[in-house]
Amino acid sequence: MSDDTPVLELKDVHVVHKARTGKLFRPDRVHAVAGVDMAVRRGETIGIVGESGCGKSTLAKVMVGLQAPTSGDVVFNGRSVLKRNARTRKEFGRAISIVFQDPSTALNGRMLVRDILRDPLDVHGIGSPRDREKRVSELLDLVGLPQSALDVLPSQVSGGQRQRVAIARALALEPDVIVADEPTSALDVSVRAQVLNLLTDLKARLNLGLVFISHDIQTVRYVSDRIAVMYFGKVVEEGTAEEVFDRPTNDYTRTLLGAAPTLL
Ligand SMILES: Nc1ncnc2c1ncn2[C@@H]1O[C@H](COP(=O)(O)OP(=O)(O)OP(=O)(O)O)[C@@H](O)[C@H]1O
Repeated sequence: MSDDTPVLELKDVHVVHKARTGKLFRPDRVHAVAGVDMAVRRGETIGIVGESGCGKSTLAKVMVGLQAPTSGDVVFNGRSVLKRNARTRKEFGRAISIVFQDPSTALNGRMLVRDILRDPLDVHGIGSPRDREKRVSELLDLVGLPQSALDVLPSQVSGGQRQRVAIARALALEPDVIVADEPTSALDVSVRAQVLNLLTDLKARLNLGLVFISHDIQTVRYVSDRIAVMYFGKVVEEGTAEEVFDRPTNDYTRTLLGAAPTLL
């Protein structure tokens, strides 16, 4: 069951990027996120779906503090993190973590899995060296990897196992919320369901808030309690998975539903 008090809230968040190319007839600014309100609660998966370029990754980065909004607010446990002091910033950094699409680029390929998992504990000065070793080994158990994976490089395990390492790293600091940005899109189709099941299982076991981002509405339906549909930087529809699938109110949602094959 989800706790009704949001851990993380976005309030009228806008992000305007300077356009990457300055070609003639192209706007010099991109309104990637255009006034999004969203609440993330523990024990609940909120799925964010929309086609490429609608602003999902920019929103994910705002949620974890990697992108400052142009305007609006990000509220963590009732306090704005934009007007934050060093202590709130540190708490926020520990409490909200991210899993990226491609673990091959997200993980340092020259570090052993053991060091990848210990790094966040070292950076935040958590526990004694012995506590950290113990925690690293617990993290492997949590994501269903054998202890023998400690002494290998990310490149020496399969793509699915690499994503498990990335998930373990995201769990290292006992976060309240995990933001997973297209976490299965770079994986072989045969292991996607396993990684989705792992995330859903961890959400329930650890009472996490899970933000699950995908362009694929069927995958989003598979994992989400609530769904937000994004279109050109705005949330055009939000509701429980049943509401969005059985009684969509927005034309764009209907188009997405009509066009969606099952892609697990
Ligand atoms: N750092 C940036 N600088 C300039 N423009 C950006 C930047 N990041 C994203 N954009 C633009 O903002 C818009 C939203 O991009 P974003 O990556 O957030 O969308 P998305 O839905 O995650 O798409 P995708 O799945 O393709 O990554 C796009 O037009 C993109 O080109």
